[in-house]
Amino acid sequence: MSEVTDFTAWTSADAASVIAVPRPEDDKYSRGVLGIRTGSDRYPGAAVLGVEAALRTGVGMVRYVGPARPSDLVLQRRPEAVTAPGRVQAWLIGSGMDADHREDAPLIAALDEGVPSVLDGGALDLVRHATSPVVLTPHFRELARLLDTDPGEVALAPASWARRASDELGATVLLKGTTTYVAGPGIALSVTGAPAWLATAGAGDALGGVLGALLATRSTDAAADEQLPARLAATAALIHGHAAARASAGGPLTILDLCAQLPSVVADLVRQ
Ligand SMILES: NC(=O)C1=CN([C@@H]2O[C@H](COP(=O)(O)OP(=O)(O)OC[C@H]3O[C@@H](n4cnc5c(N)ncnc54)[C@H](OP(=O)(O)O)[C@@H]3O)[C@@H](O)[C@H]2O)[C@@H](O)CC1
Ligand SMILES: Nc1ncnc2c1ncn2[C@@H]1O[C@H](COP(=O)(O)OP(=O)(O)O)[C@@H](O)[C@H]1O
Repeated sequence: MSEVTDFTAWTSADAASVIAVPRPEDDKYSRGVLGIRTGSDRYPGAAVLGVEAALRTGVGMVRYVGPARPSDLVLQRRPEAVTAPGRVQAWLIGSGMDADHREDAPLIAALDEGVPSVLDGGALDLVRHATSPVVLTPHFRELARLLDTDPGEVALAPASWARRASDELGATVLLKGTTTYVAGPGIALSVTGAPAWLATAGAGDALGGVLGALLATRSTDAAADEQLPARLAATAALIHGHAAARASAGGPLTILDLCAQLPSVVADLVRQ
């Protein structure tokens, strides 16, 4: 496939314009609750990283729903997370999910709750069950699997494949890489500038948390404006890349160090 070039570069000013800033009259529920169904006995760390990233991006509450091992680890790291069931304004599903031991019914029920969702890792194939806006966050191998094509083809023309995936699946697609491409209905955005040091395990799990928090805090708007999920997805990639640059300072980074930079990146953006 030949590569398309009509993706618009997403800027810091663009990002600042879509971040929800809490108002004096807000409480935790009016800010938005993010439900997170991620992690597994095989990949418990993905759950910890997604929760950490969401809380540090800013959200009214995180409800984490998952197996005992990742739940315990999430609570050890973040007692702020709530593991009791309840209402949410957006879902993050699939990072670190073990597809061989996945229980589909509760995931499909979550996708039918009428709130926007992020699908990542082991839940990307559930896109067809979504009844509300959904953002997929694959890397090139995952997108190739989802579309049943060769990963090399996706790597050669990522923008075109992001566009095609969005059109075919009826979803907003954020394709991760050195440039991140976001394609949604009538909208195509690109985000560059993250350091290559970001190519390290767990980076995508944190991106899911950042995006989940942004979606939960703009949930009603995202349901009403079909292009807002793409703008929020590009904003998540931009925040994530800036936090990576700060954590890296020209050298290696760990994902918890990236997460520690998220609050100051968000603060600097909304101060603009
Ligand atoms: N901390 C956590 O909990 C983390 C959890 N994570 C979670 O893990 C899940 C799976 O995510 P993923 O990106 O690994 O998925 P995927 O595209 O299927 O990759 C498999 C491909 O990679 C290749 N491959 C493997 N080893 C290779 C090697 N040494 N050198 C070269 N190639 C190698 C392998 O090729 P093969 O070995 O079969 O030839 C195969 O093609 C997902 O749910 C994610 O969220 C991650 O985010 C990490 C942090
Ligand atoms: N060479 C690179 N330069 C900049 N960013 C990168 C590079 N490679 C990967 N990334 C970013 O790192 C993250 C990797 O996510 P992912 O592939 O899902 O990793 P993991 O599954 O280990 O969490 C994405 O946000 C991607 O855009």
